Amino acid sequence: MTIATVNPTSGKTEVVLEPHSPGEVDARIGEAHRAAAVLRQTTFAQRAEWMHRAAAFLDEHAEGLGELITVEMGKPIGQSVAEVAKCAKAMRFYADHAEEFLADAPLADPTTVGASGAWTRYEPLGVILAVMPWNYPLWQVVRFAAPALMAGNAGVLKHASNVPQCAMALDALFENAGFPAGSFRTLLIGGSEVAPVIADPRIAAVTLTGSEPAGRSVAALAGQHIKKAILELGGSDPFIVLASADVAEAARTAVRARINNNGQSCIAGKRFIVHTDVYDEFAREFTRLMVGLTVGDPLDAATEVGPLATESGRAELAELVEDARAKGASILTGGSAPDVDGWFYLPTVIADLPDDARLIQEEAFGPVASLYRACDDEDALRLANQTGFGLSSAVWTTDAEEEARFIAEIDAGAVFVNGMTVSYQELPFGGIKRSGYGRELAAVGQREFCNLKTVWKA
Ligand SMILES: O=CCCC(=O)O
Repeated sequence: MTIATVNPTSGKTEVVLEPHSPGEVDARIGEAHRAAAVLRQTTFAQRAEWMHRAAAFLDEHAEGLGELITVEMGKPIGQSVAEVAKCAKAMRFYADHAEEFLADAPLADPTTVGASGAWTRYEPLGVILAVMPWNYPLWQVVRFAAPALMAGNAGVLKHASNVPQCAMALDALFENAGFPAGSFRTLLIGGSEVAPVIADPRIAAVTLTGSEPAGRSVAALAGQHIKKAILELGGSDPFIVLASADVAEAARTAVRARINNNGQSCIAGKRFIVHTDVYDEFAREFTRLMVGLTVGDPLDAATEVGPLATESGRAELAELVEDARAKGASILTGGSAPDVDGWFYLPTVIADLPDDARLIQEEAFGPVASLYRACDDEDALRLANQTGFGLSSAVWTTDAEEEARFIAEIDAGAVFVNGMTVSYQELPFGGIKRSGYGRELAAVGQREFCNLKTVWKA
């Protein structure tokens, strides 16, 4: 497995990094293990000072780091710079709230358990392994690392092999901000070398954001070694537009929900399920807006859709579209790769999907939207819940009863009403069904990698 920056805009290899040898991997885990022992003795205030310093570094270098993200994976530059800012914000959030999130909680009346005092406390687990994807090369890592380090854990990262420079920037970030050496270490290794890292007794737990096959394999290995795992896997989120919705606003938001990050987000709206009364209006407006998008060089601030991150990702996306086309679906716009260098794919809208189209069940990781006509609300719910995924969802309605029904009956880790799904540091993030288990972000995300210790005192 080559660990390299291959610019998706040109297809050219820009930087190749030497993978870490087994000896280097061992030494890096050792450093993290020693750092974890030091970190657990530090105070929240000390860790908060370092975390604030790391956040300040990100703010100061947002432009340069944003450019690095864009060069490595093709995200439009404005979104890349915003990703860096989002990381800094989350780091400050955990710096300021970790002590409160992890505070001791006393039992109001300890005599009920025959004690003079009883309480719970959150303690760090040790070294947490993070296996992370390329789509948000800094954010996916920081949303694990900021709460983990603030809880007193150390982290080791196996990042996607196509974003190695981002991975090494993260390796330096926390230590340069003052955290003990080794508090956060990147391992430049291929996917096949993850198993021994999970098995290593110095690793306490693992978190993975990535594909379903990767999730299965990491969860199985973690289970074998009785280590906790958090999985954030794929999604094929429904974006539901009901008859009472503001259709024009829904269509504008739907486009953003679909093409954000060049369509490569687990929480992107991917399946657009529209009540028959407003279907034609929505389909017309949505398609018009998708046709009008500016596709091009992601370093150009005017670009709205850049290339896909990898050639193989584009090939997989094209296969899904060809499958639908061959089975009789209507391609309302797009449906091909433009004849230019790089791994571009045109913003695409597909309707009239037959039941056996792969797009109905599989995740389209790119700017490809599928439209579904729902004959009524019941049908919209059926379509929304028909995939094996359950990450997030969006529903557009101005009717209070409809709103309550969809919030209750959509099978997903989140429901956004009259908006698109966005991850916020203040809100738990994660899925059900084949989208994984456990939660990231908010207080609950930080507690996932703590030992909730019960104390009972006679
Ligand atoms: O790809 C999934 C995560 C996207 C996000 O946190 O915005």
